[in-house]
Formats: sequence, structure tokens, C-alpha cells
Amino acid sequence: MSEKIPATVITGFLGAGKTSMIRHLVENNGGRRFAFIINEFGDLGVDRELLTGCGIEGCSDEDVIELANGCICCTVADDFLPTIEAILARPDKPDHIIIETSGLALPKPLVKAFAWPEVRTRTTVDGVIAVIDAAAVSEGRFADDHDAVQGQREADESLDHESPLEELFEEQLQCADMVVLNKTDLMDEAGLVKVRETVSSYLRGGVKTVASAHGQLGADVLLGLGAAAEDDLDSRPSHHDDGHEHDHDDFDSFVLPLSSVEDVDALEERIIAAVRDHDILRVKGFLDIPGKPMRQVIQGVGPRIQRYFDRDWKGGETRESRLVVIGHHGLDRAAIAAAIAG
Ligand SMILES: Nc1nc2c(ncn2[C@@H]2O[C@H](COP(=O)(O)OP(=O)(O)OP(=O)(O)O)[C@@H](O)[C@H]2O)c(=O)[nH]1
Repeated sequence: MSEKIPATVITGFLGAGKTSMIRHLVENNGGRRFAFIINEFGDLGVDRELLTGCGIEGCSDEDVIELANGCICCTVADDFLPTIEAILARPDKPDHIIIETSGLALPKPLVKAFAWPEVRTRTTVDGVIAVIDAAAVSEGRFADDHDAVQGQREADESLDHESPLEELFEEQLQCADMVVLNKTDLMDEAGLVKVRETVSSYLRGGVKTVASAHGQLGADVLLGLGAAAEDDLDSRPSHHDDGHEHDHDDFDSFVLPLSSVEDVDALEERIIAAVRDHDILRVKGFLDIPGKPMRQVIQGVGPRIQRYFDRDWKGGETRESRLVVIGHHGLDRAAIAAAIAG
């Protein structure tokens, strides 16, 4: 029997740095041929664009498959299984499959899919890697002191259940074989020690944490974990093990088309204000700046915005500015659109 192709599942909340880490891995692929399955919550396909736009050898259009139809954890049978089967059926098989789940996806249903007879003989989950925005965790954006909060809940059952953010954070960590504490450039050592402590309280025994800035970790760290996670599902608890449906009613997203952007600093200010005034978690997209041959990428995670030109607009491509806005359920789309468009 031929060897199983290893697959790495990369999970982690919106904007934690999954795509940045994958890009770095591609740039330092050590001659490996990757196939990518990229799953996004919003409808704009930004992550796939950022990977295929990178122009790096070993990252061609056909190697990057986008599953944009909602969160991968809810569309496993319809979307994920046919996709992985198609990859496994290719005559030129990849050396390694990398799967980026949407920031709102639960990793366990996906890992379970690898236990299906159709795929388990041909591929194995080398590892589930959870990428954490350590700076955001240290600012208390996901979970306060986990042990203390758990203690209070156990003592008083009337206390609220976890927030949707905390539940995702917990699920993603409890399924992990390795945790990347990313964005260490935005915090100090003491903050990192504290985050490591918080994160460790969620992990299964023996799971390591590694610190990184901009996801710059080598393939020797991230790949070759040999976890065979599909054989080890029971050790990875999930709120949804009892068959309880996971839906994404807690979250919402929409695409906001904009006209070309004359004053991008002013747009950035308006986005920051909209993030402050509404329940927005993530903003990302591309901008058409008149007179510039390149398109500009704009990324917002919480209150932090980043902008850069990534590639020339292609001949025949429509120059357009579009953002995807992701937030808690009940986003006031009209008000956000008005606030950002100015
Ligand atoms: N300062 C800092 N910024 C980072 C780091 N890693 C990623 N970023 C920035 O954070 C933003 C989100 O990064 P992505 O890599 O797109 O995050 P993601 O997890 O793929 O995001 P989603 O796919 O939307 O869930 C981008 O603006 C990145 O440049 C880091 O270590 N430090």
C-alpha cells in the first residue's frame, strides 16, 4: 500500500494569522509540493487571492482550492470530502495537504472526516495547528482567566454560558496538536507568559505551544507532527459531540462594494470608527486607488488596520474596491456601509 499523504489542519480565530503562516510556509517550502484547501467565512475569497497572488513557485492556481460555501465544519460531506478525494485522485499527488479552516469553524468535524473509509487509507491528519492572536488574548478579547471563570460557573450554574468567541477559542485549542502564539511583536514577554498560561489551561496533555511573529515558523516546526488525529478523536472534546448542530447564527458577514478610493487614510479612519461603534470582528478586502497600477490589500483585525500593495491589477480585470465585513450577529449593515463609505 502506498504511503498516506499527510494533511495539516490550520485552525484559529478570524485574523489570528493563519494565511500569513501558510504564506511563509509556501515561501520556505523546502521543495515540497503542497495542495491547499482554503475555507473562508466571508464571500470575497481574499485568502485564496492572497495565496495565488503571491507568485511563488509551488503555489499555482490549481493547487489552491477555495471552499467558500460557509464554514468547512458544516459542509464536510458536500464540499470537503469531494475536494480531498479529487486531490487524492490526482496523478501528480502533493507531498502535503494544507487546510486553512475559516476563523469560525470547529476543527473536529473536519478531522472526523479523515476517519471516513474513503479517505483514511490514503491520507492522515499530520497535525491540527491552532493559531492564536496572542496579543488579542492578552488584551482579554477571547477569554478572561479561564480557570477562574470555570470555577465561578461550576459554583453557580445560573451564570451565563460561554460567549460564542470563548466557545470557539476553546474548541479550536482542545482539538490542537500544536498551538502557535502569534503576534508576539505586539506584546511584551510578561504578556506572553500570561497568554501561554491561559492557553495551556485549555490544552490536552503534551500539546506544545510555539511563539511567532507573522507566522514565521519553519516547515520543520509545523509539519511532521505525525499525530494521526483521525485515530484520536475521543481525546478532543467538542461542545457538539452530542450531535448538537453547530450553526453560525452568532456571526454575520457581508460584502461592501466601494467606489475607488481617493483618500485611503480617511477610509482607514472611517473603518476604525466603524469597528469601534459596531460589533465588527474582521474587515478585509482590496482597494482601487486611482493612478496606482497595483491593487491595495486592506486588513483589519479588531481595531488594527494594515494596508499594502500586493500585485498589479491584471489586464481585463475590473479595478474595484470591495471589503468583506465580519462581525457578531445582527450587524447593522446599512449603518456600517454608510459609516465606511463616508
Ligand atoms: N503585527 C502582526 N500582525 C500580524 C501577525 N500575523 C498576522 N498579522 C496581520 O494580521 C492580519 C490578519 O492576518 P491573516 O494571516 O490574514 O489572518 P487569518 O487568520 O488568515 O485571517 P482570517 O482568514 O480572516 O481568519 C493581517 O493584517 C496580517 O498582516 C503578527 O504576528 N504580527
